[in-house]
Amino acid sequence: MTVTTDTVISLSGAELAFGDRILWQGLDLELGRGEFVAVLGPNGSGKTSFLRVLLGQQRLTAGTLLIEGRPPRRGSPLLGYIPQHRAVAPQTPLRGRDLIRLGLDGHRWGLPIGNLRRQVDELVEAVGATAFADRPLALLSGGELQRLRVAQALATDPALLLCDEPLLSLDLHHQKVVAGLVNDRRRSHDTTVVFVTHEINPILEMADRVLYLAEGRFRFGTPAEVMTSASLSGLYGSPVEVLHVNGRLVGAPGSHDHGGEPSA
Ligand SMILES: Nc1ncnc2c1ncn2[C@@H]1O[C@H](COP(=O)(O)OP(=O)(O)OP(=O)(O)O)[C@@H](O)[C@H]1O
Repeated sequence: MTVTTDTVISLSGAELAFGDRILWQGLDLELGRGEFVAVLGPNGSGKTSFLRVLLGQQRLTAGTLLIEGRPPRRGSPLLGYIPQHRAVAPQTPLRGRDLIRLGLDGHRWGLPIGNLRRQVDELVEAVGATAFADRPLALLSGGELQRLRVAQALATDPALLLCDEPLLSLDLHHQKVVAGLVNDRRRSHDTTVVFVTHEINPILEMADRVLYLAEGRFRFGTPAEVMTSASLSGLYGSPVEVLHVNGRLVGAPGSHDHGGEPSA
């Protein structure tokens, strides 16, 4: 019997430390189906490590994590992962379509070849990649590649989509396109999204909650609760001024227009 609940991620008393260095501790967090969570914080605060914990690649040093009621498992088809954009080596023989097929092959071997082709076509269409899916990966732009990486991450129809700074080095237009694809999927399939980013503005409207990591501490709540001068000054232990200007955040570390991280 399959028991389904509305809780997709459940963290209780979670701590991650490397040696003496505690990245975060006492983290209690429940994320429901279809929730979109932005994970923010300065370099080295533990954002990628947080994703690695969810991916089952890094063990908590204290506390518990359950994903859909079970301990995390590497390679679980429940999880889709979108990495940071990085260029592809010029001699890479793969085409766009092959990248998506890799996302399907690993989990659904035995799928008849006709079905596989149809599923790849559907995914290509879903991310608007029809025009370039047959080109070699090395000839694609950063924005085109990221669309294909979104499709690859969606191939197993995951309940949880983990995004590790997928907008990095994309122009504003492609940031919107890629963030929009993730958000559309969340809306259409009730997919839970954990979205690591340095820049909250492109996803400010999408985020239900923010997990902000800094100085071995964290803040977790709605953007309106977390992205305030009082909340972030408390987190950093020094004054931070956050302004809301035309629907954008200005001044906060974690918004594009900030003037640098405050010194602790
Ligand atoms: N396996 C490990 N062993 C020891 N230290 C580690 C390990 N993995 C990560 N760290 C350290 O933990 C800290 C957090 O790393 P992490 O990559 O999670 O940060 P981040 O917030 O994603 O940073 P960035 O914004 O620069 O990508 C860093 O100081 C890193 O060097």
